[in-house]
Amino acid sequence: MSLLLDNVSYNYPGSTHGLHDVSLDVRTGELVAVIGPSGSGKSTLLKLVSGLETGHSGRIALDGADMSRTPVHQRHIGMVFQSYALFPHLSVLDNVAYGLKLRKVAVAERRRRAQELLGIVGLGEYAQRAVAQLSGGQQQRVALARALAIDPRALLLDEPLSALDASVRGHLRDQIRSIQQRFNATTLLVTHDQEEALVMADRVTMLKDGRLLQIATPRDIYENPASRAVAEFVGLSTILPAKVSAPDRLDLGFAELAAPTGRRTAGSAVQVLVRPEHIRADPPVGSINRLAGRTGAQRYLGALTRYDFEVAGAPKPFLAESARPAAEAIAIAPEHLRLLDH
Ligand SMILES: Nc1ncnc2c1ncn2[C@@H]1O[C@H](COP(=O)(O)OP(=O)(O)OP(=O)(O)O)[C@@H](O)[C@H]1O
Repeated sequence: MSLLLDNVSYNYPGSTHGLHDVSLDVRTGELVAVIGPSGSGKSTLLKLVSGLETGHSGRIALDGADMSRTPVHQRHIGMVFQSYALFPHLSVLDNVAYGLKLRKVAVAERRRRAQELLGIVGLGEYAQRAVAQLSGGQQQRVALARALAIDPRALLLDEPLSALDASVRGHLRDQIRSIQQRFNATTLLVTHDQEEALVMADRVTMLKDGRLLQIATPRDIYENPASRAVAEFVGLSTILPAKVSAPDRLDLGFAELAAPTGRRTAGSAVQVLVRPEHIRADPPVGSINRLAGRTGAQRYLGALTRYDFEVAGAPKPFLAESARPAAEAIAIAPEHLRLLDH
């Protein structure tokens, strides 16, 4: 099942907040992660797709069929939320079978199906337990099994891991991803955790102020962000203002650097983006784009140290990462300087 949003706009009643002109095409079996700052419209997007919120303009279609007039329960969409929203008075098995009961599937069949899904999420032996006797990570797996039990046409995951602690989260995200692939489930995953988005998704899309800024593969959104807003939100970086001084030359005020300037003409104002891992510590004197300075604050991270490197005249320090901090200079290869026009 493919999921298509075509020019979808929605305003909450009496407000200008919501979604503005969002177009998005999720292919069959694809997992698209939706990221963005708080209030950017991520949950609104899921609510519109699920039918929990209605009254948008534009088209929301599943496999080509417009969903606008289809009520929630007829959309056949599986949902998993941050707060597991399980029924505490029902057993694990009955929770998973719940959607099938609503759809009038016979008792024996729904038990068989629920048991099968519990096996898939690794909870086959917990079928008769009360939900309250499970850990957070286990409850979230029950919620996933419940969403999958109805054989959904699309899966909507709204911050499914954010209530869990870090160790459980890492494991569960691998598990959710592999189950999603096994079911070839067309999936939207809302997360505020950009690492989770990069690790789990086929493509990542970023929203800001209700608008979609970019959709790209994890590698592409990290390496080629379309705008400063995306660059700042995805990964760590240093972003500095500069002017193109000549073809493939940039003037940062405090230094001249070689960088691919493309078709930009001399005098064009740009922002230059540098990722911490692309900053080389203590390059030989005479290296291209070498900047002398001194190391400021350091954060030891085990395999790496993340540190500020201060260059005289620069409006802010460079954020760098390497096995050992630079003693007296850094260098950035021209191909690792990304130019942003807005
Ligand atoms: N029921 C509502 N009535 C009016 N405005 C709302 C309503 N729900 C959300 N909004 C507003 O719509 C915008 C988008 O909200 P939404 O919940 O989609 O953001 P979000 O990206 O999911 O944020 P968060 O990461 O904090 O959950 C926000 O400005 C929010 O204040």
